[in-house]
This record gives sequence, C-alpha cells and structure tokens, in this order.
Amino acid sequence: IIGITAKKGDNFSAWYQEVVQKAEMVEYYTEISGFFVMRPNTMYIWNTIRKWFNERIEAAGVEECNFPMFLSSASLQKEKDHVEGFAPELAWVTKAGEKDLEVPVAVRPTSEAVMYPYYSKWIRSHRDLPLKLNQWVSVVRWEAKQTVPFLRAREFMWQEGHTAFVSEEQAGKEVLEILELYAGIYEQLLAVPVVRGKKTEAEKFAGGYYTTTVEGYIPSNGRGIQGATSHCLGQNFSKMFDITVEDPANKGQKIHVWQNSWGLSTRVIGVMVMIHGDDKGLVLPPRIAKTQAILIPVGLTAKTTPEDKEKHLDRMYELLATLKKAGVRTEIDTREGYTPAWKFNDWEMKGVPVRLEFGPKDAAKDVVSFARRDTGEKGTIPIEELTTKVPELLETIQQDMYNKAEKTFREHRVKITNWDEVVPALDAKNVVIIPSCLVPACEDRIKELTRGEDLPEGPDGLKVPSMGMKSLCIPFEQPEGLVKGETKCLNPECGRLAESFCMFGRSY
Ligand SMILES: O=C(C[C@H]1NCCC[C@H]1O)Cn1cnc2c(c1=O)CCCC2
Ligand SMILES: [Mg+2]
Repeated sequence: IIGITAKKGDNFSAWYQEVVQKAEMVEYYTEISGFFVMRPNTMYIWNTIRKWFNERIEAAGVEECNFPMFLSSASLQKEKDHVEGFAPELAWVTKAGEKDLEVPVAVRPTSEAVMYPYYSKWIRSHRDLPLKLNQWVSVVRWEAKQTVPFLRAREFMWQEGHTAFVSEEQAGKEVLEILELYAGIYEQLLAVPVVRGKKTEAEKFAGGYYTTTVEGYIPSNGRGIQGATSHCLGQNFSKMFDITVEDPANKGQKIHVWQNSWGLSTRVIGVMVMIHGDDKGLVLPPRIAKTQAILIPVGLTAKTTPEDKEKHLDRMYELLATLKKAGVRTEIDTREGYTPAWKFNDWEMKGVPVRLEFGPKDAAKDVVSFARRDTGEKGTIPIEELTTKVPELLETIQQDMYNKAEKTFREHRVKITNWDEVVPALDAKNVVIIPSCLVPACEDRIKELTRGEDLPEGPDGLKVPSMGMKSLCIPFEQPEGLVKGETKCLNPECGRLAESFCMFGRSY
C-alpha cells in the first residue's frame, strides 16, 4: 500500500521518519549513521528560506563569505574554556591517504575559530567596522544521541552570521534585528509560531555574552524546541582572538570589538513537518511548496474515446499554462496506469497544498474542482476565475495554517504560579511560564523535580522516563503578576525572589 502507515497520534517518531522519507525529502545515508541525503523537495524549501533571508541581510549590509571547513587545534585552543564541553562532538581528520597528518585538523562544528583569526587581521581601525559576514555551509557535530532527520544530524546545513561592531549598543541592536528575521522565516514562510526571548545563563551559548532565541512548540508531544539563535558574544571572542581597534575617543587606547553570531539550520524544516503533517503525510505551507497545485484528470474511463481524451488533456495543458503564468507553481499528473484515487493519495502524502481535479463533467460546466490539503475542504472554481481564485486560496491556506498552529501553541503555553500544577501541565502536553530566579542551580533542580515516573514500556521495550523540564527562554513578552522583590521563584526548594517569568518545557 502507498501512504503513511504509522499514525501521528500513536507513534510520532515512526510517523515522522516515514513522512520525511515517503514525501521524498530525505534518504537515510545508511553507509554512516547520523547522516541524511537532502532531496529536491527539501532543497526547494531550504533555497526559498535562503533567498528570503539573503535578500534581507544584504539590505542590512551583510556580505557573503566562505571559509575553510577545517580548523586547527591551535585556533580551537583559543576557545578552550567553553569548547571542552563540545569536544566529544568534534570530528578529526588524522590522515591523508596512507600518511598520518603532522597535525590533525578538526571539521568545523561552527566557524568562530576558523573566522576570527582573520577578523583580527582585517579589523584594524573603527573604519573597518561594522564587519558583517554570513556563510551558507554545512557543519559536523558527532552527536552521541539518537539522530533524527533535520532535527539532530551529524552533518547539517545552516547559515552562520558573524558580525563585529565598535559598541555594545550597535551589536545589541543587530542581535534583535536578526532574531526578528528568524521569527519571520518561521511565521511568514513556514506558518510556524515562535516565542521570542532570551536564554537563561544555564542555557545560553557558553562562549557568548547573551543568547536570544525563537522557541517553537510541538503539539504531538508537548515539547519545546529551539528554533534559531542570535547571540551577542560581547567582547569574549575579541579578547580570545585579539580583535581590536584604535579607540577614536583617546589615541593609543585599544577597544576590543563587540561581536554577534547567529545561526539557523535545516532543523526549521523538521519543525514545519512535525507541526503541520497529518496521517496522510506532509502538509506544506504554500509559500514554501515546490508544487502548490496539482492538476489531475478524472472521469476518463475506458468508454472515453481517444479523441475525447486527447481533447480533454489538451484543455488541461491550457489550464496548466494559465496557472503557471499567474505565478502558481502547478504540475499535472497524467501518469498512465494509476487511478485518480491513487494519485490523490500520492500528492497528499507529498503535502501539495491544492489538488485541482478536471473531468468531462467539470469541462461541460467550465469549472475546476479543488480540494485543500490542510482542511480537506472541496469546491469548484469557474475556469475564468482560476488565476485569481487559486492564488487567493493559497494565501488563505497559508494564513489558516499559521493561525491554527498559533492558537494551539497559545493554548498550550500556560502561566503557572502554583508549583503543584506544573507536572500535570507538562503531562497534558503544555509548556509552562513560571516565576523564576533564573539561577542555573535552581534550573538543574527543577529538571530533577519534574522528571515524571517511568512511562509504561515503549514500543521499543524501552522504559523511557519522561524527562524533566528545561528552561526554553525568558520571553520578551512577560505575563502580568510578577512583583519584583515580592514574588518568589516557583521552585518550592529555592526560596529566592523571582527575576522574571521564564518559559520551561520538556524539549528536544
Ligand atoms: O555554534 C555555536 C555558537 C554560534 N555558532 C555560529 C552560529 C550561531 C551560534 O550557534 C555554539 N556551539 C554549539 N555546539 C557546538 C559548538 C558550539 O560552538 C562547538 C563544538 C561542537 C558543538
Ligand atoms: Mg548540540
């Protein structure tokens, strides 16, 4: 049988892995575990994101670069104090052919250590600032945990932006501008709502000054997921890599530059699949769908004469041309030997937003029958209105998909000021927003206190204890009700005063 066999509500991870493969987005690279082949359906989405993002960062003066993919242990050493936590994930090249390399080189897991020695060389005076570079590359992190297509891979594509400024204010301004673009990718292209906020000290990028983030929510398991991060690095890296300029205010003095780094990866595609997909397969937001409408001939039977069939198909090719001219990314499925029903399933599995059926009865009435992939709603469109009604329908689908996901996230983001309600809320697939002292040790304790009892044996016989909750972000948009100097941190064992409301949840 074709179609998805796993049910999204029964076995979410099996459903996900089946969908991304049967929708021809990825192949598992079975030669080496943890790697995946990105197929055209994925690359279309990634390139749409890339075009949208590049247009906007170029307008902001960011230029493109491409640095080598290897870094030396010497330059890694400069980051030693925070990189040792990541060391287990580094992949090393130790040989070339039969010969051992004098000095092994590491495959970039991110590019600060590759790029910043050159930032140090290029940035001499404040006139060299701001320096703003971005690269679209893949990076390697030898994950120990189970890998999942798009969400956790040992090699993934991303963009990494690295900028340098003369002041903290300029850096701080850009951090938020980039974060807003990340939110735009999610909300305007992928129809995925995100919460904007700041990472706590415990969850931020250890090498940085502060981290801002967009956080997503996966309704199927109630987990939070980090969507993309925009870090202010402060002067930490300019001190490690000696990136300084003359202080224009007083001669002879040096200023360490203020830097940002920001990254968004193909993880965004996995988030979109998990949120919008259903038991028939992928459901694509029209703005990122390679094929937005699929024309399928119906009602042509053995009784249809060859002439009538040809006439009918000729008319469908005219409809195809009309829709393409109107800017609708349309395909036609005239494959012989497959029933319309089979074709409907196939294109539903691939997530095509609109199906357009056209049979002799439709032709007689000069209409086309449509079916929406997201809601299943059906109807007819007069042929002379196709070029306005189909684009409108696609925009309606885009908005409806976003609104539905936004409502679901909003309803599962609960403000809690009574500790006893926290675990029940998590078990009901919510993320919680609670008054927090923001102290790392307190977060660690909260993680232990919220680990659920071991869940019943899973399908793979594993007793998977439901994990404790992590801090996801300190939302920029704070709920009412926290009285500074009075409201306590919600952790019953803490006793400190609360600093802010903080969003917590079980997470990826
Ligand atoms: O990558 C970053 C910081 C930064 N890198 C550039 C893009 C934005 C932002 O992610 C943090 N980070 C995460 N993970 C790892 C490393 C690491 O530096 C280095 C070693 C391997 C694992
Ligand atoms: Mg990691």
